[in-house]
Amino acid sequence: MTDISLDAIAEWTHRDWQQYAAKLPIDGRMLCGGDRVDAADGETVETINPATGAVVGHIARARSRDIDRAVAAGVSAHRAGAWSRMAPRDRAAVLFRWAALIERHAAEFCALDTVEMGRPIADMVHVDMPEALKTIRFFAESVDKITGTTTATASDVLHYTLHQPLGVVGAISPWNYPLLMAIWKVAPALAAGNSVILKPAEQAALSSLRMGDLFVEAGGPADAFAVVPGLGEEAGAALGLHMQVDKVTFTGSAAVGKELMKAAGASNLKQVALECGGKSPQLLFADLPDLDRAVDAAIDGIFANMGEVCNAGSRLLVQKSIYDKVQQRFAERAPGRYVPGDPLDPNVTCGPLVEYAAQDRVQGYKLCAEREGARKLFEETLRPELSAGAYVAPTAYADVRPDMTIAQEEIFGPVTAMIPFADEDEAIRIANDSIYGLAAGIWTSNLSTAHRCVRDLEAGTIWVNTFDDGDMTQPFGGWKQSGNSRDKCFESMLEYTQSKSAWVQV
Ligand SMILES: NC(=O)C1=CN([C@@H]2O[C@H](COP(=O)(O)OP(=O)(O)OC[C@H]3O[C@@H](n4cnc5c(N)ncnc54)[C@H](O)[C@@H]3O)[C@@H](O)[C@H]2O)C=CC1
Ligand code: BAL
Repeated sequence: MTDISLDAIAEWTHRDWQQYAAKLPIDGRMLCGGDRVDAADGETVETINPATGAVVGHIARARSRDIDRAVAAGVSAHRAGAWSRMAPRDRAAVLFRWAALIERHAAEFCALDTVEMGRPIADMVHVDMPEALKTIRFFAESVDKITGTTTATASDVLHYTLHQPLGVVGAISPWNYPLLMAIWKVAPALAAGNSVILKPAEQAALSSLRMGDLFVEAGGPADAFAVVPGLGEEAGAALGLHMQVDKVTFTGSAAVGKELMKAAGASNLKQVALECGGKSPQLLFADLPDLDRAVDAAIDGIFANMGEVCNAGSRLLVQKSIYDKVQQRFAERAPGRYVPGDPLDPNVTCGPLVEYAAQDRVQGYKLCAEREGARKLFEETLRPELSAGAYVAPTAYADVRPDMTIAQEEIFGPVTAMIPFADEDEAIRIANDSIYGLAAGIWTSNLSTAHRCVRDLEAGTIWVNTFDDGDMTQPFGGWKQSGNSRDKCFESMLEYTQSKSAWVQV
């Protein structure tokens, strides 16, 4: 069913979504050369709805032979130039048509991500879809803004630089915002004129496959964009090791990021762009301007999307003089805000985790927190009728020490760690005591405190008196083991180009 506007689906009820999801067409074959095809050996991987345990469908289990095929097509597309040398305005026109087609299929994209990974449908409708469309349109508008330079050099020389596409880009995307995270990688890489091979996460690949179909329908050259699903250690690793892939761009765990850097060294020294998660602190100073707003941001910052967010505010650092008040306000304001339920219900803000293994892992962290002496401040009610799903009750721990496991490791679930601090120096020390450095939030009325924290916090994004806000102009990416590149923003598109210097004797 197409041509249902985003405004129309914003009005759909739980029953509407259930009926729609029950009839969703599922095609898990890979997209290569503009056609849907089986993996070379015909094998598939089951995908499961984590809210119910039901099988959603089967996706192709691509391996290195399939990756070879997609890369060969991408290389010939690049050399033939149908995409890489297309006039920028014409490339932009394809991208705009692509966005329009995705918008016409909004219901399908929203439902696919919700049934595959449990993201609440309301978040798909109000956040991921609009953001995905904005991303494609932003990079479509940026295509003809890439400029080279001429330099002031000798009078008998013309020296200029060009930004040209890299060639073939392998994009390896995660499951936590399946459509949106894939588009953050694919849209700038395509806009810059590269051929792209997308390897979506095996838990939630269906929206990526549909996005690929629509690129071809929009007039994109068939060989310029392939979507090759499969397991990370097979299809993903094959992309990382491929001799003709010029860059791998990845969002996921730091452990896999390290594997991809090793693979680049063991193969062709391809560029490796990494966005690898974090352990982001929110710092609540005693002079914060609005306690309720800060506490709500603390709650949303960890419980939205079930905490399966790379920049989740998973450490809550609170100045000692307001520590009791913040705990009390958190315990008053959190109940009812993220009550687990069927993610197809537009009133539900908290779905299941992506899979049962994640549920076990996050429950393990909760046990570990209690074993290490943290105090449970809040735990949301988990209704027994949800026991078939991979649900975890949103939980907050207080009296967490900075060296405790839940203060150090990325939990990727709805679990927060409240840590007291005495003064600004101690807050900065605790905040920076992490292998990660993706983002941080500061809550204060003091301009000097804010600017000093912005200066001293080791993170790629710092929010002041807000959290997890931004737009397409904002670079998104991390310091330390959170990564080495930036998504969104005009500059991220330049990361998918290489410069060439032309020195012309006149
Ligand atoms: N930065 C973020 O937004 C994300 C962070 N994570 C973190 O990673 C943890 C584990 O989640 P996973 O799904 O296992 O993440 P992961 O890093 O294994 O998976 C992310 C992507 O990498 C692929 N992949 C896995 N192994 C690979 C390999 N050897 N070579 C190439 N590609 C490979 C996967 O198929 C998927 O497409 C989470 O608990 C969370 O801490 C996971 C997903 C997103
Ligand atoms: N907050 C969007 C980026 C991510 O979670 O991967």
